[in-house]
Parts: sequence; C-alpha cells; structure tokens
Amino acid sequence: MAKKVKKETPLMKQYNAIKAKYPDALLLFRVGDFYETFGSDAVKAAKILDIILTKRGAGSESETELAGFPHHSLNTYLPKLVRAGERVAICDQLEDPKQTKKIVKRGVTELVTPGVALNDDILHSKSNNFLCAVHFDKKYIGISFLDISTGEFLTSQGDAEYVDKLLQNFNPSEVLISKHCRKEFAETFGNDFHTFYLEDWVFQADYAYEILIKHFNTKTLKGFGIEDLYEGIVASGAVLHYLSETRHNRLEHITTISRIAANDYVWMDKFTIRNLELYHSTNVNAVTLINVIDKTISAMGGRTLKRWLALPLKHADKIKQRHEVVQYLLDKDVVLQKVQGQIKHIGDIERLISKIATTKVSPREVIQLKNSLEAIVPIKSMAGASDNGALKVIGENLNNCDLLREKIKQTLNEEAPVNVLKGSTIAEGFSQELDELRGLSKSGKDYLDAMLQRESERTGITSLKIASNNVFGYYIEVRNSHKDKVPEDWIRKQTLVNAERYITEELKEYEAKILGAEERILAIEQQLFSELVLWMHQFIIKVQQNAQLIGQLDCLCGFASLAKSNNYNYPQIDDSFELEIKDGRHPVIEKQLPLGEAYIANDLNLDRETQQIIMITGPNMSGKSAILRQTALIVLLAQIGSFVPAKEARIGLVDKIFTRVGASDNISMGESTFMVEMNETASILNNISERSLVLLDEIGRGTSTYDGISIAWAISEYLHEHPSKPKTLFATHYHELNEMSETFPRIKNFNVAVKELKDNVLFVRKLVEGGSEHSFGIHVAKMAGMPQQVIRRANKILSKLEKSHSSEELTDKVKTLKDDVQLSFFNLDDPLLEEIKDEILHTDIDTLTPVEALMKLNEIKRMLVKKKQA
Ligand SMILES: Nc1ncnc2c1ncn2[C@@H]1O[C@H](COP(=O)(O)OP(=O)(O)OP(=O)(O)O)[C@@H](O)[C@H]1O
Repeated sequence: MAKKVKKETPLMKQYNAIKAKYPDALLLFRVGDFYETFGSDAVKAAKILDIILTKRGAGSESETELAGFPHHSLNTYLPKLVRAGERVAICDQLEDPKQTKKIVKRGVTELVTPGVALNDDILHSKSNNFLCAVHFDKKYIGISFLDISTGEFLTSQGDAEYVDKLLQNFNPSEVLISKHCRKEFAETFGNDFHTFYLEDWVFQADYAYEILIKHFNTKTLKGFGIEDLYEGIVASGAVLHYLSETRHNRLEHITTISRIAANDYVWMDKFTIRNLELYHSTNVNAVTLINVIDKTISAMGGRTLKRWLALPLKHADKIKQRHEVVQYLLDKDVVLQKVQGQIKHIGDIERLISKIATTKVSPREVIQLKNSLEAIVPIKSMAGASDNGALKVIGENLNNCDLLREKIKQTLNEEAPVNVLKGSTIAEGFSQELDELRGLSKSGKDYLDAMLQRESERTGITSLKIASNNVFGYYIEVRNSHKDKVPEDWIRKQTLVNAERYITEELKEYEAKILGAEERILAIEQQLFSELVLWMHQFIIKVQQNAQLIGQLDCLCGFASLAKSNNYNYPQIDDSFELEIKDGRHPVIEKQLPLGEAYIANDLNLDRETQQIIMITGPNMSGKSAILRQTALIVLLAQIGSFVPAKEARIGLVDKIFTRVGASDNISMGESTFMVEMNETASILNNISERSLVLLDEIGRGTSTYDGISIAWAISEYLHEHPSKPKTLFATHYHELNEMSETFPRIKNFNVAVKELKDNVLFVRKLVEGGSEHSFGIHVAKMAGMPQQVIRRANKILSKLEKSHSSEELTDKVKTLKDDVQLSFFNLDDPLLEEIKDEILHTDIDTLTPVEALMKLNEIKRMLVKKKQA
C-alpha cells in the first residue's frame, strides 16, 4: 500500500527548510505584512505575547498552530520574546513580492538573543548588555565580554574565584560555554546565568586567534596587550564566532579589545558585592548604593558609573585626580550647571554610532547624533579652558566632529523621519535631481488641482473628486446624482454604490509622471541616506572616544551633584595603612530614615599598629551592621573618585574589601547555612593582604553558641597574628569575645551604645569604647511585640544562666530549666497566676488572723475578677 505522504504547501516547505537550520530559535517568518510563527513556536509566542493562537489548514493533514503579528509591531513584540529568554530568528522576504511570480525568497536576516541585542526596547540605557564566553582550561579560566550595542570588548583570565567576581560585576545577559563544560560551569558558577552551548571545536586556540586577527585586520594581538592571555583569547574568539553565527557581520564599531587589568582595581569578591548591596539586593524593593549615588544624566554616564563601582581604583594619583575635578566643579558651580545643561542634550552617542556601523540607524537617529555632537562643542571649550588638569585633558580630547556635523546638516532634513521610506529625509538643496523631481511631483499635484477646477467648471459638477488607489491609479469620482453630466471622453473604470469612477487621457499622462517621480524620489532618498551612513563609518572611533569622555565627565559632575545634595566631603587618600573616619554615615540608610529622624554619625579609626581589629558588640538592631557597611562604602566611594558621607575621612589605600555576614537564609545553595558561612570566610583568610579591609558580621552565629564563639575567636586570632595584619571590624553578639583584648594587643573593644531604661532600651547608635555586658535580645523581643509571658520567662532564664561561672555549671542550669518549665508554662503560664503564686508563697500563715486570711482571699478574688473583666 502506498504510504500516505503529508501534503506540504510551498510556503510551509520553505518554512520547514529554514526552521530546520534554526531548531533552537523561535522563528518569526515574514508573510506579507505579518510575522507568523508556526507549531510549537506559535504556542510559545502566543503565551509570551498574549496573542491569539489559531490553526492553519484546520482539518487538513498539514494542520498546524499559527500565531502572528503585524510586521510594524516587531519592536513591540521582539523585546518581550527576548526578555522571556527566547532566541529569536527573524526571517524576512529577500525580494519584492511584486517582482516575482514564484514563491518569494526568504532567509534569516538576524538572530536576536539576550546577549546580542541592538534594539532599544531590549536594552537598558544605563546598563551594558554583555555577551560573555567562558573557557575552561587546565590552568586558568578565560573570560570575554562584548557589548555589541556599544562596541566594548574585554577579556581576562584567572582562577574560578576571579572569574566568578567578573561574572558578578559585569552581569552578562548570555554566557557561551563549550558543550562539554556544561556541568563544570554550573558547578563552578551556579545556575543563575542564561547559558548557551557551542560546539567544542569553537573553543580552540588557533581558531580563536585567527578569527580575532581577521576581525581587527592585524597580524598579531600584541598591540592590544592581550597576547599572553591564552585562555582569554579562546573565550574572545568564541564571542566573535557567535556573532557571525547569529548573522551579525557588520562589526566595524568593535574597534579594539582590552584587557581587564585586575591588579589595577580594588578586589571585591562576589559575597562582598552582594553584602554591600552595590547594585542588587535580595529584597527587590530595597534601595541599593547605585540608586543613591547615580546622579548622572546621560546613558554613557550611567554605564561608566556602574563600571567605576565594579572596578574601584587603587592608585592614589588617579583617585586624587577625580577628587580634584569634583572639588573644582563644586567650587565653580556655574561651570557645573552649564556642563550638565549641555549633557542633557547628548543622546546615547555610543549606541548611535554602533547602529551606524551595523547600518541599523534611522534618519532621525542620525539627526540626534548631530545634535548630541553639537552639545559637545561648548563642553569642549568649557572643559578645555579650565585650570583643572584632568578636566582640561577631557576638554582637549573631546572632538567637535565638525566635518561630520556639517555633512549631516547638509544632507538631512532637520525633521527627518524615523523611517527613510516615509520620505523627506534628504535636505533641500543637497541633490539637484531630487529637488527637480520633488518640484515635478509638487507641480504635478498642483496640476491635478487645476484640472479638478477646470473639469468641475466644464461639467458643472461641484462635488467632483480626484483621488487614487492601488488598483486603478488616479481617477475622477462622480456621485450617482450627477452621472448624466459626465462628458463623453471620460472612460468609466469602476462603479460604487453611490458613485462612478472615471479616468481621462490627460489624467493618465500626469499619473505616469507623478508616480514615476515619487518612486524615484524614494529611491534617491534611500540611496543618499545609505551613502551618508557608510561615509560616517570613518568617525566611529572619534565618536566612541567622545562617548567615553562624556561618560567620565558626566560621572564626575554626578559626584559633584551628589556631594552637594547629600552633604558628602572630600576624602584624603594616601599610601598609609590607616583609616580615620570622622562622623561617618551610611549613604543608603541615611536616605531611608523616616522624615525628621537623623542618621547618627560615628567616628572610626583603624590601623595596623594599635587598633587593627575592632570587636563591635551591642544589642540587636543597635546599628552594628550599619557601622561595618558604612566603613566599606566610605572607602569604596572614595576610591571610585566620589566624595564621602563623612565630615572627614583619611583613607590609606585599600586593595581588597571583604565582607561576610553570618549565615541566615542562604540555604538555596543546597549546603548547610553554616557550611556556606565557613566556606565564605575561609576564602578571606586565604586571600588577605596588608591593605585589606575585612568586615565580619556575626560570623559564627550559624552554629551553637560554643561552636560559634570558638570559631569567631579563632578567626580573630588568625587575623591578629597574620603577618598582613589586615584592618578588621568584627560585629558580634558574643560579648565573650571582649575577653580577647586582654591577650591580643591590637584587638580593641567597642560597643554601640544603648540607654537602659526601666525595662526597655533606647538606641543611641553611638560607637563607644569598651565591651558590652549583655546583648539585650530580650528587649528587642519585647519591642517586637512578643507575648508578655515569654518576655518574663526569658528574663528569668537569662538571669539564672548569667550566674553560671563555667560551661558545666551552665549545662546543669539548662537541665534544671526543664523542671522549671512545668511550673512556669503549663501550670502557671499566666503572669497573673505567677503574681498570685508569689503572693501566697510570701504569706506567713502562722501570723495571719482568720480575718486577714479572708481579706487575702478576697484580694486574690478581686485580682481574678479584674482580670476576667479585662
Ligand atoms: N547610625 C544610625 N542612625 C540612625 N539609624 C540607624 C543607625 N544605624 C542603624 N540604624 C537603623 O537601625 C537599623 C538596624 O541597624 P543594624 O542592622 O545595623 O543593626 P545590628 O546591630 O546589626 O542588628 P542585628 O544584630 O540584629 O543584625 C537599621 O536598619 C537602621 O534603620
């Protein structure tokens, strides 16, 4: 019996052939004015885009799901698909359907993936969108980042911890890995990244080197200073390979590749970045440091600030240069206002020039580029004329791009449209031919108006109309009521319900002229625009340089605004090992306090000679963590070039910042919370340096008290005895650790003061010298609204336990609590009953007269009645 063959229409045959080449992408297939999706792609698209899912060829053997949207809505729907994590292949019609009798040729013109996006609706203006590749080798792990929308291309290599930190800092949208490293990647860096697996052969040194030198058109990579980054080169090659695989072949804006020089920047591992809540917080609603300090205006400024925060400087001269600019801008407020006023007019020139390189730019965007470059002219002269060295250099290096601006001005209409096909793109006077055709088209229209007038007068039909449609071209329309007045020489073309449409010889002739002219106008406009875009390629590097400089300047102006609005002061940076903060504040918490509540500033001094480790004790909620974090944030802000939330600060350069917070809810890693805490802490102890700043917050709390105290003690002892003598702040509940200061000379005790009221505590939030006696946890429980009986009971247990002198004694006391429980919670769980019990136990029956006994009984009854009524 003949096998039943599934009948495929030619269109579906073409679709299936293309889809087979992109099995893991969602294929948007252009059919006429629509992008269609079929089969499982349609099911996904309908769900993500909330569009209707229908059936094609319903009931037939080739029935399949179908969902589509109009082609002009691509910019609305594409970002939604990409944000949902889809790779989207856009399949366009490659020829004009009018020019072919056969099925239109189609092909994939772009593959958009989360890491390779140029569409403004997918990108966030103040963040980079990095594509990343990670290459595992025996010695090192290579890593590469590329933002196709800005042209930035970076590489580095190192151990897993280093690469992990870079992943955290650069936060890539997509990570490419070789297929066989799938498991290794997940085990080393977790499952939080959007990953894509490439064939293993892509990650080969020779192939990578070839593809890179071919792209940069050089013989070697020596000029980029990355020649020795063997693993980094492999990762970078994989990134470029992926761009060609996703049909991104216009990459002229990727002009260089730079090395991420880890040694030039302060080291912060991923736990520190997370704990300090620099960009992200576990609580989605929480305000992060970047939210508070970002006063930049331009997209470039926003992105630069993120980069500066990820890579704080550790060279005093460079840091001081930034501080000096900020001070200069604060002193010369007029300059600051003027520069910021101009930056407001600067669009995202870094992404605009990338669009020019990829020829995905619209006429309106080219005008925007020109306007942005115009705003740079006064900035250049203001900065160039300043007597601040660094600012002057920025001014001198900015490029007015006179030729580019002039050419755009001459070529394009100031009101150029978004789409070149809309016409009126090219300026008047730029092309003689274009001007003539436009004149013809315009006079042709005038001619039609004159003809209408003439024919109306000739026929006496006042309601005559001349219009055109795609089928008949130009026609004269006559209402049925005037049909009998139509002259003989008019030729009838179409009959409508209420009207007739005619053409005349004269109309036909003019139509040919006008339509011909309009088509030609569009063709010339398109061509002149493409020529302009191509010509502009020679300015890619100059505009990219401007973008970088404006990014830096915007950041520095932002720091000045921040210092002004949030009352930050000039920090002194030096090569000493000391840290002296006077009246320091937490930059984020101070902005979150309820209205009228002031942040309490604190002094803090650390050095390697006398006060290397500070043990900070104090009740819960007193502000220990705030002091730890504000210290790190003040150092960090100073070293990115900002002023700091402190009255004064003298900062001996810090090269590594470590913060660790005792385990609380980190179980998602699948390890015990305590294990996580210990792992994190171990990595500090193995990496400390002389200039490290170590912040330990409640380390050891993830285990039993004795374990916790022992571990905290041992860690502190290790840090004290370590030859690096790193500056350390240790916040703890264990006031037992205060004993350490007696044995270890550089450990000092401080506590966050509280005022003890009758049965409450008042948070003073002042860091004062000396240890604290107890941790006031019960007071906090009371403030949190715990039932009275729990508080009373806790106080009782505490006073019992506090009297123990040894651990054996403590254990014995804990055992006796079990017997106590019977009395206190189950039989006398009401405080009133406790009171009555006390009353009875304290009554001396031997001396009580019968009347007094009755009165006592009456009193007890009254207490109970009162309680009942309450
Ligand atoms: N110096 C300060 N001025 C004003 N408010 C502060 C100050 N320090 C802390 N706070 C407020 O107190 C809250 C608790 O502070 P923090 O988390 O630092 O306490 P903690 O002692 O570390 O508590 P725990 O031991 O429970 O972790 C903060 O969220 C903040 O609202």
